[in-house]
Amino acid sequence: MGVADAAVRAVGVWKRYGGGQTQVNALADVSADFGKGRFTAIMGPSGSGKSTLLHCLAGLDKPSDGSVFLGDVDLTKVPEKQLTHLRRDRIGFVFQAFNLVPTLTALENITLPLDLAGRKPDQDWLTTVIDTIGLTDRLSHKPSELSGGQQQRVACARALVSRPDVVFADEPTGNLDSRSSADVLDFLHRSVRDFGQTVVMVTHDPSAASYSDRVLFLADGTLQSELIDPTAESVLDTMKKLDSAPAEQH
Ligand SMILES: Nc1ncnc2c1ncn2[C@@H]1O[C@H](COP(=O)(O)OP(=O)(O)OP(=O)(O)O)[C@@H](O)[C@H]1O
Repeated sequence: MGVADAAVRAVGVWKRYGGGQTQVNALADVSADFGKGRFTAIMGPSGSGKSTLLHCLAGLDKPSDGSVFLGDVDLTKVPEKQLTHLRRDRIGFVFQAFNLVPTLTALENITLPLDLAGRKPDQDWLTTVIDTIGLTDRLSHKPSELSGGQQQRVACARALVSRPDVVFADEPTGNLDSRSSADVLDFLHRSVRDFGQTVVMVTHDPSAASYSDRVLFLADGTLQSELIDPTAESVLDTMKKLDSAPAEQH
């Protein structure tokens, strides 16, 4: 993949916690490209470094070593204030816990990032996003009046409203039942397929990963393998093989 095709790129990323005998390599020399207009899932056992990688890619955490490029900007070299602006303008987030503002309506939550940036929504795009999440009749409701799945669809719409370069989703279906999970994943999938958005998602769930174009598997902070055009079965198979492989030392 050429540089121009990567929305985000990790180059030799290390993340170390602690020191001496107790040092943990949460990430050990991870390099990966995340293509524009692609839906990538990151999987791996608990503690394998998935969230750490996502946070480093999103500029929420700084690698101990290595670089993360958003387009051609090295996030590890950008001052904190500029990074805050980059995150606000070019990156969208979806968290497991929805993180909506309880006092605002669904619509106000969706447009909040633009309001904070002092930008007006592109009305056509806003309508498209709202139509796609299928909550047109719930826009004046507060989060407490919405189901978990509806709240997460609002959170997805909020992540997409500024047409970010990339949306990062950390276990977006972790708190949802299978029906609501399917709605949210379908929405993320359509945002990639129909609107050319770029999504990077951490998940534990093989059927969630099957909505992606590519799955990267982490173990002990290193990339172990990848699957293109995954199915729930092929993801499960790969996970079983990784489980039975001897752990790598580093
Ligand atoms: N702030 C921290 N201080 C020390 N160690 C940390 C810190 N954050 C993460 N770690 C360690 O780094 C490793 C990777 O953690 P990370 O949360 O990225 O894993 P994960 O794959 O997302 O796990 P899970 O699926 O359980 O959320 C783990 O060994 C963890 O204990």
